[in-house]
Amino acid sequence: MPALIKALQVSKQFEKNELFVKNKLVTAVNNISLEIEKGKTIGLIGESGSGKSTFGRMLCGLENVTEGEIYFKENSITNLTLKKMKPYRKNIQMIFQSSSTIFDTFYTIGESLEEILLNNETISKAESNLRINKILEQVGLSKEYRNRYAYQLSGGEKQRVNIARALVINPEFVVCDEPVSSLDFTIRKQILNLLNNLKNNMGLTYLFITHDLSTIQYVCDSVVIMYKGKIVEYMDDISQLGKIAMHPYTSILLQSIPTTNPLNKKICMMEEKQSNLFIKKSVKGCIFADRCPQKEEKCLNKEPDLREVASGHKIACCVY
Ligand SMILES: Nc1ncnc2c1ncn2[C@@H]1O[C@H](COP(=O)(O)OP(=O)(O)OP(=O)(O)O)[C@@H](O)[C@H]1O
Repeated sequence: MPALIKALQVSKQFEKNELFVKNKLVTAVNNISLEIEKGKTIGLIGESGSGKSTFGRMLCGLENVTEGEIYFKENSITNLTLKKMKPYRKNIQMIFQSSSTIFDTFYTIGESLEEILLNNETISKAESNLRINKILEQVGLSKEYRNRYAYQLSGGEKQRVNIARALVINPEFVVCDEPVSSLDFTIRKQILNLLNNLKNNMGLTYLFITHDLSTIQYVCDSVVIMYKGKIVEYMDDISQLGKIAMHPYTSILLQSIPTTNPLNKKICMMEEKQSNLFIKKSVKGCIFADRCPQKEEKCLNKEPDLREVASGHKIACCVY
């Protein structure tokens, strides 16, 4: 099946001006290729600063790429102007992490949703009303919420409206950027279930960005592990995640899933301490070498390619 959305050798560099250093280049995303099939959810995992949001924004056309190409249904959407991106905008949406800052305080929820609908579709007021009521119902809010302002909503309700904003125009592909990280633990599962139900009912395709491996098992079919702007591991099937993950960085992420057993936590800390004993900065070698507990001499000399080690399983590591 052809990919719904495809990134081909995509990179992004930002210019950063720091004290005494002008125009310093920061590589946020480094030569990433990824295809997402229609109806699939790919989880994109990595620690803070690994380039997840930048990659998600580039797929949505909200950030220009420095190198590479992005295709939606085999049409290049790389670095399109706002005008040329408009026909695709309806099909490519993003749900952001924090729902509190993106609401216009002077608009009711109904007015905000109506504005998005009318900006993207040519429909009558009556049809717009029906669509707004329907999407509110789908995200578990009654139509009375149309008349409320954002400040009158709880965090979980705001995130539901945030999801409604992205989905009211029936997109095909949605980037969910840490959609539950700002919510209480009890509400997280509700929102993850909601995203799953909406995916099944509306035939959506998601890129699900998170730094928390424990959430992806609820929503994702496949998983990509990112480190310093690169993909270090890809697994097509995450049902065996704990058993088949091979990259040392993925292992550390798996161990960092919160545990109720304090003894397990201790193991993680010891491993990190041991790895620090032989830290040696690598310039041309593996990007993870300076933190890797399993590194060998060869890891410092050669940058590993992302290669297939089993069907649907890719890893960038010199040791395996
Ligand atoms: N507009 C920008 N200008 C300069 N640097 C940026 C910009 N946006 C991101 N960066 C840098 O790019 C790198 C990747 O950032 P990004 O937000 O994509 O990471 P992330 O993995 O999504 O992190 P988090 O989980 O904290 O959101 C970071 O070093 C960040 O400082």
